[in-house]
Amino acid sequence: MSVYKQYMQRALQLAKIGLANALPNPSVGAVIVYKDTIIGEGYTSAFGGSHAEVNAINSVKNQALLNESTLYVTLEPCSHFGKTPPCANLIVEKKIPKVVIGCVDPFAKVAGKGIQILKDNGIEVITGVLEKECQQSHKRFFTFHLKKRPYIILKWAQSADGFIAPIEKDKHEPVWLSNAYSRQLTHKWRSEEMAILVGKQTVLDDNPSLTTRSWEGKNPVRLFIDANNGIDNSFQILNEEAPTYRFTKIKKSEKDVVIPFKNMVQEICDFCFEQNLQSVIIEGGRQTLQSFIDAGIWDEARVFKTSVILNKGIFAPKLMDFQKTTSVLIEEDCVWVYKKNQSFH
Ligand SMILES: NC(=O)C1=CN([C@@H]2O[C@H](COP(=O)(O)OP(=O)(O)OC[C@H]3O[C@@H](n4cnc5c(N)ncnc54)[C@H](OP(=O)(O)O)[C@@H]3O)[C@@H](O)[C@H]2O)C=CC1
Ligand SMILES: Nc1c(N[C@@H]2O[C@H](COP(=O)(O)O)[C@@H](O)[C@H]2O)[nH]c(=O)[nH]c1=O
Ligand SMILES: [Zn+2]
Repeated sequence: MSVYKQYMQRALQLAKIGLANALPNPSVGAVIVYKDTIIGEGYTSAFGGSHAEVNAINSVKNQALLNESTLYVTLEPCSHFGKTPPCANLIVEKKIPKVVIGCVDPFAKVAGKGIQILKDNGIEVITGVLEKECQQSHKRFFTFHLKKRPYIILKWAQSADGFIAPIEKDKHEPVWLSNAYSRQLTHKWRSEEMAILVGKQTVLDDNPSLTTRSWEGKNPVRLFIDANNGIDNSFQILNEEAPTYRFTKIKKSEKDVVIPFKNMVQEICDFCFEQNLQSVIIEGGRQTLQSFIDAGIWDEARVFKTSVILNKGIFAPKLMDFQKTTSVLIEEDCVWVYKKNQSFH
């Protein structure tokens, strides 16, 4: 692996740390290298706080070395005044002579302008180092700006014989197929996304709360589908633990979002785009998951294949046009991750 790639790999590791807190900002990673030694590191602070480049620069003890160092950063340094001043200006001010960038920012206010500021000030700029990996690291941000919709993760657990739930059950709570560790992992995943969506039948059958209670981090905004507005406040999804929006035809309260239900999937995506909800994890049931698959609007599916046998039940959704990427064992459960065939280009 080239030296550029090695340091970018480290920047990618750092980017991961900031993921859940930085939302809706992309969590960027940055590394400062002086004569083949890392002298500074940083990642994006919680939303509204400093960007990765600022944190990396501030972490350097001997600031006099900056004018002989190289900055590695997963995403093009910003050029606009957002919640913080432009990082490109700071890099110029600190006289850092060389910047290695993973991928260009897709956000119209930046898109190439950060690189231009650096070049106009005589800084050597190298772009496209581990570009695909950096785009993947910022997949929510890229999808949101380029496709004008949230990044969509489908998630479900299925029995060894391919069902997500029994047809009939006596209690209004989930029938757990996956184990306690898998469920804790789900809570971590929830903390990494801005919103979570379920269908009406799941609310009725499981009375889910959809929180991150067995993991640290924010609860996502809850979304559910209820065309005829029949779910009442006794259901946990409408408690105070997180904001909740209902997609419906009939408006009864402030948090009811009236949509025409002509193309539900697109209408939900449009709402998320307007609300700056950059990612959604969809946790079922079958009809809701299958609607997104059939519309071709999803990015990733995470499926817990468990050892439970149900014999009959509600069939798991059927994915189309995908590749399997990884599978990981969590005791007797196996998590399979699939990606939809698509790219950012
Ligand atoms: N193992 C697992 O991981 C999971 C299992 N489950 C299980 O799945 C079962 C529920 O699944 P399922 O019956 O498929 O129901 P859903 O939870 O997907 O809810 C279906 C309802 O959502 C609305 N809806 C969904 N898609 C559309 C669409 N394209 N257009 C219009 N409305 C839509 C409709 O509501 P309306 O009637 O208001 O129009 C429909 O009746 C439960 O038993 C639950 O326990 C659920 C989640 C995960
Ligand atoms: N049955 C099942 C899942 N079910 C999903 O979890 C929801 C319950 O969330 P909560 O109320 O926050 O615990 C439920 O409504 C459904 O969306 N998830 C899994 O990881 N494994 C499982 O076996
Ligand atoms: Zn910045």
